[in-house]
Amino acid sequence: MPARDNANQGARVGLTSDEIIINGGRPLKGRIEVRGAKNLVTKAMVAALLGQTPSVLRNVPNISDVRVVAGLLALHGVLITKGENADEWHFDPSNVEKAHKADIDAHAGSSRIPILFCGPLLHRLGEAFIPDLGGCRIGDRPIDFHLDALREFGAVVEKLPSGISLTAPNGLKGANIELPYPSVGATEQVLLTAVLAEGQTELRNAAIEPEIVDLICILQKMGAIITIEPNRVIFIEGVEKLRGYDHKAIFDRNEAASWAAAALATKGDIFVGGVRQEEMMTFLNVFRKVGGDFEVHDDGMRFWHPGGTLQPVTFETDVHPGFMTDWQQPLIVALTQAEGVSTIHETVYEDRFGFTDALNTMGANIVVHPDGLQDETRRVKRREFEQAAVVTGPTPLTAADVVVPDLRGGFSYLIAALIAEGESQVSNIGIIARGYEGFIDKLRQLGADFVFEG
Ligand SMILES: CC(=O)N[C@H]1[C@@H](OP(=O)(O)OP(=O)(O)OC[C@H]2O[C@@H](n3ccc(=O)[nH]c3=O)[C@H](O)[C@@H]2O)O[C@H](CO)[C@@H](O)[C@@H]1O
Ligand SMILES: C=C(OP(=O)(O)O)C(=O)O
Repeated sequence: MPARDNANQGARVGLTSDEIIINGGRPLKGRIEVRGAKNLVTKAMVAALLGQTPSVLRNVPNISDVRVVAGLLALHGVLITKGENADEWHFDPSNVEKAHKADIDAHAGSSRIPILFCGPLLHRLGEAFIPDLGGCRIGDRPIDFHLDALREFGAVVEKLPSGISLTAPNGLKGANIELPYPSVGATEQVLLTAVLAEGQTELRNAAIEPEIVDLICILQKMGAIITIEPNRVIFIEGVEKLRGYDHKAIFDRNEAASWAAAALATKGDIFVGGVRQEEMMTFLNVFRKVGGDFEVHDDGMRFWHPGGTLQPVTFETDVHPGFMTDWQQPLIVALTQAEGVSTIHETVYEDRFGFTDALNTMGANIVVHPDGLQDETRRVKRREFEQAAVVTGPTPLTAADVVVPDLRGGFSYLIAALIAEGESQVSNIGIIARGYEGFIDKLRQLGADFVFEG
């Protein structure tokens, strides 16, 4: 972490579009909107490849992961146009076969979504090439569950230095699959492959995140037959063909939780339009225990700091309906201001507390236990590679120059800078644009004091 250059303090010129200077101390107040979830929209875009007719997706956020997937779809011959509103996108896949080239030069860019092209491309073209994946570096992020499931469907997988090549010499057939862990991506992989596979597929130990249920709604609109059964079982009866869909994407609950945490940490009051209570329930319980307040409205939710002291909490990240791993980073900044010791067990990824180093340089007291901690009270089964972060507060934060390491860690740095005394320079903010639509404009709308010259 480079030390803050005192000679530059107060400097307000010469920033690149990847940097912002934030002068902390102002509560965030006002109204902003969240749009469709990054974790659904990008998958819905891939699903359009399965239809024989065009699809329409509404509530599409202007984020870079959407642009990366749009670029890949275009490379595969999907014609993408915008509707009357900027957040309405049309996908016409009728040219995919004609556009097909075996040596397509596809790059994953920042996104992990290309792995989900496997099933749709195998169905459509009989072969697929998947480039190396992007996404946040928060652990190993293997794709073994994806590849094992594809093999069960009959795909032949070859790993190449530049990516993965797949063929399906005998077509794809329904399969009985049990995931070793309820992986979101692997569940989506199975769904996007099984809907057009010949015969029935039973998927056990499936992920059931709200974005997955929304993807299932999309596939059902397209003509798929999918049943969500108790105990993480999803049953898919393959059909011969699918049509396009017309769908409004579910809101981004990760973005919503981030702004709620920002309201709490900055002692602010933010109305987040487009949010629904149901998908936020687990977050709301923890938010309330820490001392945050909220109101549920028909068109969104209001989150605020009601005054008084914040309370420490202990929680574990988990698959849905547990506490989402993407929610912990912004909330940890608020926990640096709580009176006492909070413990966060990260059980989803191997390495998701790296962002706390920079918070410590700003004055936080966060100790990371790389092999986790014993805790008799916990409800989530201990995993092989989990870690724990112990946050002792309250600690005033002071400004620092910080470099965004990943999407959620990056948003937590914005919040830290918003409550720190002095001017912090946050660099590499392009990563935040992967998942937070117009966050600079939203900060402006909420009254933050900052300089951005991009
Ligand atoms: C684009 C998208 O939707 N990203 C989300 C998705 O990521 P993503 O779909 O990549 O996350 P997974 O649910 O697959 O990963 C969960 C765990 O399973 C492991 N695993 C996964 C696949 C595999 O083949 N082998 C394997 O071991 C991962 O390393 C990780 O430890 O779900 C995560 C968990 O809710 C979220 O944090 C991400 O925001
Ligand atoms: C980890 C995340 O995303 P991705 O899977 O796209 O890297 C995230 O949204 O926090």
